[in-house]
Amino acid sequence: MSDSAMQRGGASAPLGTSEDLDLSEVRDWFALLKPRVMTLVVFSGLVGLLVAPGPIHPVLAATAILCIAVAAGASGAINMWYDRDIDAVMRRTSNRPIPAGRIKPEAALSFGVFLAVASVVIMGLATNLVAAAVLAGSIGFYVFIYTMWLKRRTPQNIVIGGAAGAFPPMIGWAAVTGHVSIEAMAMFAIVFFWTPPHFWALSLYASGDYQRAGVPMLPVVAGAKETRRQIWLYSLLLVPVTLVPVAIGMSGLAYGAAAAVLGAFFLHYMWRVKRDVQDEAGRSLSNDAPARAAFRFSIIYLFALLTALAADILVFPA
Ligand code: HEM
Ligand SMILES: CC(C)=CCC/C(C)=C/CC/C(C)=C/COP(=O)(O)OP(=O)(O)O
Repeated sequence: MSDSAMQRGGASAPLGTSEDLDLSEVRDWFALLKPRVMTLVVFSGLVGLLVAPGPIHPVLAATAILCIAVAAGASGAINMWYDRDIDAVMRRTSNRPIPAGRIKPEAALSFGVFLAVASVVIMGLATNLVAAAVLAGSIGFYVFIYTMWLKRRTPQNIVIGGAAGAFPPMIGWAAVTGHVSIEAMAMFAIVFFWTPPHFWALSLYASGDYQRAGVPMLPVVAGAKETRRQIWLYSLLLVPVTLVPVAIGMSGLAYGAAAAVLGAFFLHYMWRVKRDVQDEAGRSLSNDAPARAAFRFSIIYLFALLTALAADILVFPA
């Protein structure tokens, strides 16, 4: 029996078939890629690719999307290797394959580095050097700038490091066009301003975890009240930024209307976070119900907004 199977099953557990063991090992390697977060990353890359002007062979398009997925997963694996100490003390992450002892740290690192290099090389061969360079840059941003440099040092980690997750639509765009234009930057800006409300909503109700792990997330360092204020400020910035595609003639009024309606909902959810019943220290008296709802909505919001953008551009081409 492998180490990992021993960890899971223990000596008294009934022996499974070898396929059972293999499957759970595969599941652990897959978990290193942070697949749930990857869904929206891949979707945003797909939207960037779909709205870009110009032809791309469907096989090359699929390869480019796969490279974005693999790169995001690879940087997630390297992040889990580096953060294994803090992941072990946070409730949300303590059962991840490395802190739970099911995958050795060095194996996870090699896996991540191999996939990262492969994704950039294949992106370069399948599309162009610009797309490959931005892909490499986003891996570097997530691994070096966010994970290794900022995450444990400053509550601005999310604002600056969050840029890593804003690159995929730009990469999709560059895969088709071979360059980075204002339209690509508009999509980057949307995800960039969306990230702080997305993450800080979660950090409000996960702040105990971050405190235990000594990670200086905003609620830990500046308190819940200040976090709510910053969530609201970034939300106010986000909504006009989502209208930039209309202002620059990238998309039409159908998208503009959808962005306005979705923006109104986004502000509604974030306003409820700001107005949550709190004690003097700003701690929620409602078990952070508004923050939980706002975090969930943030994900639906970005999926819907990007869908509206792609639909508008594809249905009503310029
Ligand atoms: C610095 C930036 C970001 C941070 C720190 C962050 C952090 C987090 C955390 C801690 C979770 C909870 C995951 C879990 O329960 O294990 C989460 C969920 C999620 N994030 Fe982010 N995020 C960031 C940016 C992004 C970006 C750019 C995207 C995509 C465009 C994204 C998409 C998602 C999705 C789809 C989920 C839900 C996953 C699920 O269903 O559990 N995040 N994020
Ligand atoms: C193409 C490419 C390379 C894309 C970048 C991938 C990506 C989704 C970046 C966003 C950053 C992110 C999910 C941080 C999670 O924070 P954390 O790592 O602190 O979360 P954790 O506490 O769950 O580990």
